[in-house]
Amino acid sequence: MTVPFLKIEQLAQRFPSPDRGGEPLTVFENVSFGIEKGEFVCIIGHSGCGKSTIMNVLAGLAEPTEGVVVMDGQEVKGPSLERGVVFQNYSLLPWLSALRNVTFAVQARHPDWPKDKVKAHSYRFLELVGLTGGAERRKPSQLSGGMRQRVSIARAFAIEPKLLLLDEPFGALDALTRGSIQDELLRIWRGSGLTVFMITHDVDEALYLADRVLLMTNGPYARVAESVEVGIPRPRSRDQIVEHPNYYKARNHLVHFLARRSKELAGREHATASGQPETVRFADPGDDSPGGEGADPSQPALRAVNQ
Ligand SMILES: Nc1ncnc2c1ncn2[C@@H]1O[C@H](COP(=O)(O)OP(=O)(O)OP(=O)(O)O)[C@@H](O)[C@H]1O
Repeated sequence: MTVPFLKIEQLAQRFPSPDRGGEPLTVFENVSFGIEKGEFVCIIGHSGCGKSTIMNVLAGLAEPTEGVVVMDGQEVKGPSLERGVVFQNYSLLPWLSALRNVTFAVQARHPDWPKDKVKAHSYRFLELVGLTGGAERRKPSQLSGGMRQRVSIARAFAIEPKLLLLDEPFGALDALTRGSIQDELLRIWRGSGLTVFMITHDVDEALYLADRVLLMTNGPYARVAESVEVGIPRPRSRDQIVEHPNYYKARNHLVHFLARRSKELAGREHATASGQPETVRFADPGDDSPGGEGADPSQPALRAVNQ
């Protein structure tokens, strides 16, 4: 079995909890999964199950109570410019222009680059997210939420990390802006070979963007219970994706998980020893095998328990 690019093994996070009589709060436990190089993976779960905490651990911004994260053969032990992070609240430096916010990061990544090269490189990434023509000279307070998020995305891509971590990056944006930035993100990602891990609460966003969707049970003692393969070819278009036979199967599966199974599967007693999520995939259209398109529609998904 090959080792994935990003390997998360038996992660647990416990926090001191004074109001529980000294007993720590176990946010999640037994979290294990892998992500292949170039994959786009979304994670979904109810509020408080620990998605941001997992992302902070992957970023090297937080230390887990138990478990390890290995990226490209090296244990993650602190922040690194090999991992780009985009938060919902943009996290831009307010006193710098959009362009300087990007050049600042690029300079840190490539201290030996001359200024002109840093500037041209940064400008190129702002161009890719459609933020030039004067907007690049404005400070964050002079930009709309969508424009600020474009700067954050340009900055994260401009450092050319190996792993891009996105924590609900479009949560604060209106639907139209969200749609156009999602498309820009996909366009840049497609040509980059970058591995992406993204938190979202939006099932349709996950299905549009991801190769795989990880589903978390409710906390405490949350875990990643399922890994759902979206199985819809790329490039995807918003109009056509809903016509793909897998779309509603996958959508119904995710919605049902969030509505029911995230609660039913919660708690330590359902955990497996390996902590690996169950793989769920949808059969190709025309496939008559169990779960296939021509098979019983009450059995929408093929499941395989990971070892
Ligand atoms: N430093 C900390 N100390 C104590 N508890 C914490 C700390 N950080 C997070 N928590 C708790 O851990 C739990 C998980 O938080 P986290 O933000 O990771 O959840 P989430 O799934 O990302 O939630 P949301 O979807 O609402 O953003 C919450 O109960 C939170 O209060």
